[in-house]
Amino acid sequence: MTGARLRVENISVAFGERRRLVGRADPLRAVDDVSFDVRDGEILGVVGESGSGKTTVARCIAGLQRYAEGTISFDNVPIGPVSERPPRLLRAIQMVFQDPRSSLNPRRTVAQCIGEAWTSFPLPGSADRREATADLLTDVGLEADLAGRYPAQLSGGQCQRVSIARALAARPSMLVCDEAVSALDVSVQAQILHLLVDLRERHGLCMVFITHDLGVVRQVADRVVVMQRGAIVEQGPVDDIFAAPEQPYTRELLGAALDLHS
Ligand SMILES: Nc1ncnc2c1ncn2[C@@H]1O[C@H](COP(=O)(O)OP(=O)(O)OP(=O)(O)O)[C@@H](O)[C@H]1O
Repeated sequence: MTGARLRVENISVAFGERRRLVGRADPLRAVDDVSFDVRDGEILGVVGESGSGKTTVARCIAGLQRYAEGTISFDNVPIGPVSERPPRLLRAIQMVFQDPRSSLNPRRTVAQCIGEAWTSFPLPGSADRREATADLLTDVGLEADLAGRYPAQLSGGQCQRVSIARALAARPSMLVCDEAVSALDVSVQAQILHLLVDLRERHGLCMVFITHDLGVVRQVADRVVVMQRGAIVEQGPVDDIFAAPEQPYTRELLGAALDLHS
């Protein structure tokens, strides 16, 4: 058994604390005592209906959301918000977002979008940026001559490949993918999922894969965490959860997914 790279321990996030202080409403516990590990080279799926807290967990891992309680550690080092992370850990965890078009700056070329990463995490001194960009584009299955195009001149799938290349430019150890294929057509979804699995093999990346789509989890994840109303209701190997879900909520989610695909 390989060791845990990411360890999420008992984290909780509440929104609306300030309102509660002035006596207007109870805070909403968007994430409630959530714990899980991501092991070396593993893809962990996080599923649940809308509002179950998946994105909030992803943002905590990426350092974009503060958590009031608990600990998140990477390679045994506790990690807090981005502003407090050492560069090594900032680089190690990169996020891929849902909407590739809005996550790329429309006024920048593909090469410039990818090169943004090197402002924070410079390439080794001898490396040539143009060559590194071409290598990254090839790595994500794009032609190197797309480097001069703007996002509006690319398809949704190509934009998501560029977002993935931008994440890889930081030379990460982990990708946090938040609904990374939800905005794409089904056939393009399959290609991007295939790419992510392939990148895991080639670069030894581990991933947290957030999605509301159980079919997607089944295609990519090794293990799955099922969330409902901010809490984990069930977690385990994908094959076990799909074959014999223990919790009624998981059975409901699986039933809904089957209805949708039948
Ligand atoms: N910045 C915020 N301020 C207040 N409430 C928030 C904030 N962000 C999220 N929430 C609330 O926290 C809960 C969890 O939201 P979150 O986006 O993490 O869920 P989700 O499972 O990712 O949902 P979806 O699939 O719809 O994105 C929701 O009730 C949401 O309205």
